[in-house]
Amino acid sequence: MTTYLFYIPRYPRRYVFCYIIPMSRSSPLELGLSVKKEAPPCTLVIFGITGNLARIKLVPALYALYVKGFLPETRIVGFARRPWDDATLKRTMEEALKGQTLYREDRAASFLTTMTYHQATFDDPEGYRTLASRLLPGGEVIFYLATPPQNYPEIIEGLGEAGLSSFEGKPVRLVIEKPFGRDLESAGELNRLIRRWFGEEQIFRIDHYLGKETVQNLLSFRFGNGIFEPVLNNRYVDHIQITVAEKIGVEGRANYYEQAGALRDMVQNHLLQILALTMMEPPLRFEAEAIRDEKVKVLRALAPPQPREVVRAQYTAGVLDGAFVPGYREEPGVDPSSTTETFVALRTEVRTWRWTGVPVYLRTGKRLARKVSEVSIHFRRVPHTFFWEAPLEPGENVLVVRIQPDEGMSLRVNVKRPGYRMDLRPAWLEFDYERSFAEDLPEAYERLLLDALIGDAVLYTRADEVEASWSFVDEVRRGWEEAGVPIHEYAPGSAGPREARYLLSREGRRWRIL
Ligand SMILES: NC(=O)C1=CN([C@@H]2O[C@H](COP(=O)(O)OP(=O)(O)OC[C@H]3O[C@@H](n4cnc5c(N)ncnc54)[C@H](OP(=O)(O)O)[C@@H]3O)[C@@H](O)[C@H]2O)C=CC1
Ligand SMILES: O=C1O[C@H](COP(=O)(O)O)[C@@H](O)[C@H](O)[C@H]1O
Repeated sequence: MTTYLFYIPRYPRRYVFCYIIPMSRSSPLELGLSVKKEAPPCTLVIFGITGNLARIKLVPALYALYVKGFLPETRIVGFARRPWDDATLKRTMEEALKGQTLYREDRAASFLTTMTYHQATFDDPEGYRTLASRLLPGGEVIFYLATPPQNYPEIIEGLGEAGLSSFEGKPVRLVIEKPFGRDLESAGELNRLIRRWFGEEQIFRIDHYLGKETVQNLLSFRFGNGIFEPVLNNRYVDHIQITVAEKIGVEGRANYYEQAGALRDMVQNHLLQILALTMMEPPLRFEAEAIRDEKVKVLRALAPPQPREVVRAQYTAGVLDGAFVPGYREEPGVDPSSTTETFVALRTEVRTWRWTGVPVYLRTGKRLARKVSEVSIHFRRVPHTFFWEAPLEPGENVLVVRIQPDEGMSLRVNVKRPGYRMDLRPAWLEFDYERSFAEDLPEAYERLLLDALIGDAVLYTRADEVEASWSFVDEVRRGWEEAGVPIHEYAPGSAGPREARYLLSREGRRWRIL
């Protein structure tokens, strides 16, 4: 694909726009198929088909793949315990598809012919024996565990004991949803149980952030351009910020969230994966093992923060977008004296030759001012300035990777302000997906499911990565428990508690505005 650049100075004022315009526009189908081998026929068994995740994410993503022509000959078997039949399953899923932009009655009807329902409980060996007769002969088999995590062990045992770790002599694949454990010990236990029946190459641990186009772009921009990599190190980078902020609250998931909190729910997986992709060394090849080898080195090099470098907080009741919202402790199912954090900010460092000395600040929380996920790399200022006429010192250069929304990248540079003085002002070089590409960004689950179907594990996490992340998270928790790190409060619609501001301001830095 040929690309060219042009820019429109002074539109809007103070901004320099720099669009990347694809000269030839391929259809999503051509683009995808040119880089992927076609998936073989397969049976996809979704454990927990009647659940929320299957309805709101998995089935719509499979439907999108189907409409775009990516779904191979697939039989989808839904496994759950409620007394549904095929017709109930199809009716329910049809309702779930009606909100999709790609929905069309005829296409949906044709897609739904691929689905059947298998009623059994996860602890019933008979359920697994009868499942075997539903698998498409001669095809691949994928088991997707979209169930509460407490069910994983019995499903893994059930499959193993029924001889379903392989089918017709070929290893099956097992896709496992998050959370993968709740600490290092439980994650290790789960990995050991899995290894009794399955090889690591059969396991696809989901972190849906890796399915986001813009998270994958972290690799493309770093290793597909010559100009950034030489400056991404402790000689040129002052610090890095990673933010995943949400506007929503706990949304009826109190049962799970009370046991998790923001550190386990978001930092252990999404934020640490983003950090690893931002800071890893170039892999030997673009393939799963090589990339995971580099990610795990970063995760193992993470320095646990001191207790004073961690801020935890809960949202209070208040007004958000003109409507009253309850505080976390008043949410249905939450213990009124709960100390589970809905916000966490911390400072860490990756202790490697490249990155030692560069603080990395992470923050995530619910009920914040805006939904935004981004990485910002803040470069050191110029060592000496001779712009003596300028009222302001040249500001720092910042490279922002916008994961969502407004997906794209921005680079803050200092430019001369028009006039007779040598006056510097910041301006932004912008790239944004919407203006630059005709293609829509696929949903994360579309890409992840497609990769599971073709057996590509690049965007899935390996056992040692998950364990390294838990090891860091456990250290953070141990630190805050031993030191009695308090739980602060923040108002809905804010940027979090003021203590999070101090985390940076006492080092002369500031968070990017939410
Ligand atoms: N929901 C979401 O947005 C997200 C969910 N996840 C993860 O996905 C997984 C599933 O979440 P979610 O869909 O919300 O969960 P739900 O509680 O909505 O669904 C649970 C499913 O498991 C089935 N099930 C539970 N126990 C048994 C049993 N003993 N025998 C047979 N079937 C059983 C239920 O069947 P039945 O209805 O018949 O009882 C239902 O289909 C979790 O690990 C969650 O952390 C991850 C990211 C986002
Ligand atoms: O895994 C999770 O992610 C969502 C946020 O995902 P996003 O794609 O909307 O950014 C979060 O709301 C949820 O608590 C967590 O379990």
